[in-house]
Amino acid sequence: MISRWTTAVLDTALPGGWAVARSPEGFLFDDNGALFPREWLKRQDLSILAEHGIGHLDGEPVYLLELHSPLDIPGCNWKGLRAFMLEDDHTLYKVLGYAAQIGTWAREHRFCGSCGKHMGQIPLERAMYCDACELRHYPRISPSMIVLITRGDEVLLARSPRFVTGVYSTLAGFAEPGESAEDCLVREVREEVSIEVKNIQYMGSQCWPFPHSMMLGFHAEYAGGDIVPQEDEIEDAQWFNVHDLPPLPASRSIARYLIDLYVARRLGHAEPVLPG
Ligand SMILES: NC(=O)c1ccc[n+]([C@@H]2O[C@H](COP(=O)([O-])OP(=O)(O)OC[C@H]3O[C@@H](n4cnc5c(N)ncnc54)[C@H](O)[C@@H]3O)[C@@H](O)[C@H]2O)c1
Ligand SMILES: [Mg+2]
Ligand SMILES: [Zn+2]
Repeated sequence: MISRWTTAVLDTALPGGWAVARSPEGFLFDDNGALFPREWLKRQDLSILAEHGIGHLDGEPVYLLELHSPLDIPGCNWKGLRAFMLEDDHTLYKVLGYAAQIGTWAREHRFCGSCGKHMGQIPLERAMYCDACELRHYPRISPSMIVLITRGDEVLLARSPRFVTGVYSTLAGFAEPGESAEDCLVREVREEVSIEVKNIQYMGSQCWPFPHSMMLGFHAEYAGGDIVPQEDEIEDAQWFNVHDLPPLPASRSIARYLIDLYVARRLGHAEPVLPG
């Protein structure tokens, strides 16, 4: 399959192409979507913090205008990335997910973390550079593991207080320095539900741009212990039968994929495809 969207570092001095605009209220959109003719968008009275050339969509260059604040433009509105994930075309979500990560990283690396001086973008490389101490900062990605724990016909699902009411999901957590993804999995499972797992199997990965996670997905089998939910982090955790599951996470998430995959294998159904 030919990918419609490819990332690239484009020269912002060149005219033309499409642009997306991002403010603290999300991305600008109208009836045609979130991509606007770049020259038209730049003629609006936007408070532009930075511009980044981010890639090609169907061969056309795409730029990001990172704004200080939103602006009212007739016929347009602002919408968060999560809503684009839930409601919009997958390719558009991929473009905006990448744009969000580049915009956040560049905004948070305007000053050198070592000497405090201004950093600049290196032309044609996705890096911020400090002239004074020659430090480079590349986009930040946070590796995180996510795991579905299984016990025959049962799966362990949990609720964080942050979840939509009623929804149960797989366990997840950020890797700490010094850990492999498997080490992280064993530690997080102990911390969050106090059980032991065995037979850890890697199932696939997914970019999760909220704000910059790289999800490494696993299945693991229950090996021992009773569920003790971690105070403050886990509101409830239970074993659910694959025939009687609670409301589950959004269909584009790797959490949902890990659950759907196990259920499909258990019931002999066609396996789902992991959304990129
Ligand atoms: N795509 C999916 O299906 C899916 C599902 C569940 C969770 N996730 C993501 O997985 C990631 C980890 O899950 P979690 O929130 O349960 O993590 P977690 O269990 O490690 O707990 C969150 C805590 O980790 C700390 N933290 C925040 N950012 C960090 C970072 N970059 N590095 C190290 N520690 C950090 C904070 O103290 C935060 O409160 C999050 O980004 C979450 O959105 C994705
Ligand atoms: Mg967690
Ligand atoms: Zn410096």
